[in-house]
Amino acid sequence: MNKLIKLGWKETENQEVNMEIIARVVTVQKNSYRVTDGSMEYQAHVSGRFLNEAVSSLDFPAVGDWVEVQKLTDEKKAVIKRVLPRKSQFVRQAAGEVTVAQIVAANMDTVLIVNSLNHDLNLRRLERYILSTYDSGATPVVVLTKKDACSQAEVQSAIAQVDEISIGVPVVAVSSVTGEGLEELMEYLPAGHTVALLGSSGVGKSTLVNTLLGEEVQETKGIREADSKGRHTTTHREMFMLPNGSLIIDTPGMRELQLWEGESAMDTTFQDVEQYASECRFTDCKHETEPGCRVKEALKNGKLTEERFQSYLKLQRELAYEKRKQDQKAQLEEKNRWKQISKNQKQKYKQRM
Ligand SMILES: Nc1nc2c(ncn2[C@@H]2O[C@H](COP(=O)(O)OP(=O)(O)OP(=O)(O)O)[C@@H](O)[C@H]2O)c(=O)[nH]1
Ligand SMILES: [Zn+2]
Repeated sequence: MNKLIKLGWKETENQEVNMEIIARVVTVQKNSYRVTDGSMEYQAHVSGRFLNEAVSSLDFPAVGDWVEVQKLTDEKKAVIKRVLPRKSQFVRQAAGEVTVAQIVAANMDTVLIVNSLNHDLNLRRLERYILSTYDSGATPVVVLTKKDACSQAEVQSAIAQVDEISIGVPVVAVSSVTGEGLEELMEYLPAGHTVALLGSSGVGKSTLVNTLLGEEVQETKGIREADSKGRHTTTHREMFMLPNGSLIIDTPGMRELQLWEGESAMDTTFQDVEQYASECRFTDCKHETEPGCRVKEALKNGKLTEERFQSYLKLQRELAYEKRKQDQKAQLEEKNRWKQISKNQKQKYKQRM
C-alpha cells in the first residue's frame, strides 16, 4: 500500500479497491502496456472481457492510469481487468481518416505549461493550454524556460504579460543551464504528485526533465530491449519518478497536443460536424432543441457519436473564449487610443491658453 502511495496513489480516493491488485500504467505501446505495482514492472495486456466490453477508445488504459490487474509474477506479466475512474485526463483528437479520441495522460495533479522566454511568447496558445488543463481536471503552472538567455527586463516583461492572461496561475521562470528557478519549480512538484508537461517543440521540455532527473537516473528514460523479431528497440519511458518522489508524465501525445489547435483544427478535424451544421435549418442553430437540426439528426441515427460532438463543442467554446479575449483587447486598444487623442487635445488646448 505504501508502494502505491509512492507511485502517486491518493489514500482518499478509490477506497473500496483491493490494493494488492492495483498497478499504474507507465508506458503504452501499440496493444500492450507496462505497468508497475511499486515493486516490479509487468508487461500487460487487457483481458478478453475488457476488449469485449470496451465501448470507446477512451476506455483503454493510458499513461498514468490506475488499473486492476491479475499478476503472473514469475513471468513479469499481467492482465488488465479494469481501469479505475480517472481523476483527470487529457484527451487528444487523433486526426486521420477516422478521428479517434485518445487519452494522452491520466491522473495528473498538475500540468506544467512550458514556454520559452527567448521565443515569441504566444499568449493565445498559452491561454488555450491553460483552458485545456482546467478542462482536464488538473491544475496549471506556467513555466518560462531559458531564463539565462534573456535580460532581467525581458524576463520581467514576459512574466507581466503572462500574469495578465493567466490570473491566479503560478508563473515560474527557470533555466536548465544555470539552475535558476528550479528550486521554486520543485515547490509545485512535491513527492507523490503527478505532473505532465505540455508545450511546443524546442521550448526545452526534455532538457528540463533531464535536469530535474539528474544524470544518474537519466538512462532509465530509454530501456533497450529486444522485440519479437529479436531487434533492439528503444522503449521510451513515458512516466518516471524524480529523485524527490514526484512523478513526471511526458508522452509523445502530450507533445502533439500543440498540433490540435486553432480554427484550422475546426475545419480539418471536424469537417463532418461542420458539414452537418451547415445543413441545419437555422444558420445560427445551437444544435439543442431547434427544429430541422441536422446535427441532432446525425446523433440520433448514429452517424455522429456523442463523444465526437462533445469534443467539437469543446473546441468551439475554446475558440469563442479566445475571440472574446481578442475583442476585449481590441476594445481596450481603441479606448487607449481615444484616451491618448483626448490627452493630446487637452495639451494643445493648454498650450493655446
Ligand atoms: N539557453 C538555454 N537553452 C536551453 C535551455 N533549455 C533547453 N535549451 C535548449 O533548447 C533546445 C531545445 O530543447 P529541448 O529540451 O530539446 O526542447 P523540447 O521542448 O524537449 O523539444 P521537443 O523534444 O521537440 O518537444 C536545445 O538546444 C536546448 O539545449 C535553457 O535553460 N537555456
Ligand atoms: Zn443544428
